[in-house]
Amino acid sequence: MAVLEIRNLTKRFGKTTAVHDLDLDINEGEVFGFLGQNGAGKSTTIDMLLDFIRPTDGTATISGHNPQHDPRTVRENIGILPDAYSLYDQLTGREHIEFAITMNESEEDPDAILARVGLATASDRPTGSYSKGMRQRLAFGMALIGDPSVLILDEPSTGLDPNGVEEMRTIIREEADNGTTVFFSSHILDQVEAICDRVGIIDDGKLIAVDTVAGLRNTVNTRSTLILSVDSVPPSRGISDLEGVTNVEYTDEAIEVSCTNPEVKSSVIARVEATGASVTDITIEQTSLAELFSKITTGGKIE
Ligand SMILES: Nc1ncnc2c1ncn2[C@@H]1O[C@H](COP(=O)(O)OP(=O)(O)OP(=O)(O)O)[C@@H](O)[C@H]1O
Repeated sequence: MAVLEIRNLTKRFGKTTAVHDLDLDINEGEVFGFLGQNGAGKSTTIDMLLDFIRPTDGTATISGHNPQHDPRTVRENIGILPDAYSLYDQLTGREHIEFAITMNESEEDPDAILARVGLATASDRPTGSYSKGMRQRLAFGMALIGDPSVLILDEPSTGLDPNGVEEMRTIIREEADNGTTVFFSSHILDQVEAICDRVGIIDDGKLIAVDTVAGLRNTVNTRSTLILSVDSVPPSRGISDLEGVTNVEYTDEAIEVSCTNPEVKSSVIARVEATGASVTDITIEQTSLAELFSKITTGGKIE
């Protein structure tokens, strides 16, 4: 079921069309990554979902509620980690969490939330002494309060160290597994790839691709490299003749095959094994999401 329904959403600022005719459905329990270059229209889209700004045209509904007509219900249903937020430097982490619990009329245990976001030992320190990553953890903890059905996270891993990124990823996955829909924007493409069920790419206000990362790889003409470790390197047996194979290189213990067609890999393995060699290990190096993103936003567009 679509929890987030965006229809013909458009925002113009004078002559600038920041978001153009956006259509998107995001399902219950889905983790959706919203990608785009600087100025592509990500924040404008998020601001319209939150009713921080009004669309010029079109609608966005969250769990069937239009934020323009029913802002209170929408706010009760969503947890937000905005791009820019302020903390009260004099108040402790625990006091922030307690305040958010009161505002949400929730019964949650502040210590459990602080522990979940890795702030148990810093909970009684004023947030003025927090590092950037600690502030981000606290803001994320506040977004989780009230068991929101939708989490909207703007660049959630900003300021986090690798452990923090991993912990946040685990929490996002746990929330999604419990049915929460997660919509987040990011520039850190490898992290998006590791966590998202689907990604959408916005370019110059237009949504130019929506798919799984694997789906994008199949749609865009991308390369992958198949590295076969073998017990004995066979003489070339027609591997380079296979359609979709662009290059074959032999080392003492391995064969590296560059493929443009993902389906050719099984044929390559079959041909190697037909020579009597045994394949002892297989590694596939895929085009990263960063490369896909660059390819899609610089001309290799998906029709
Ligand atoms: N209040 C505004 N008035 C005029 N133009 C605006 C306003 N807000 C955004 N824009 C323009 O709309 C376009 C989209 O901006 P937006 O902030 O949505 O991009 P973004 O994808 O979030 O970028 P970034 O990654 O840099 O945060 C840009 O051309 C921007 O200059």
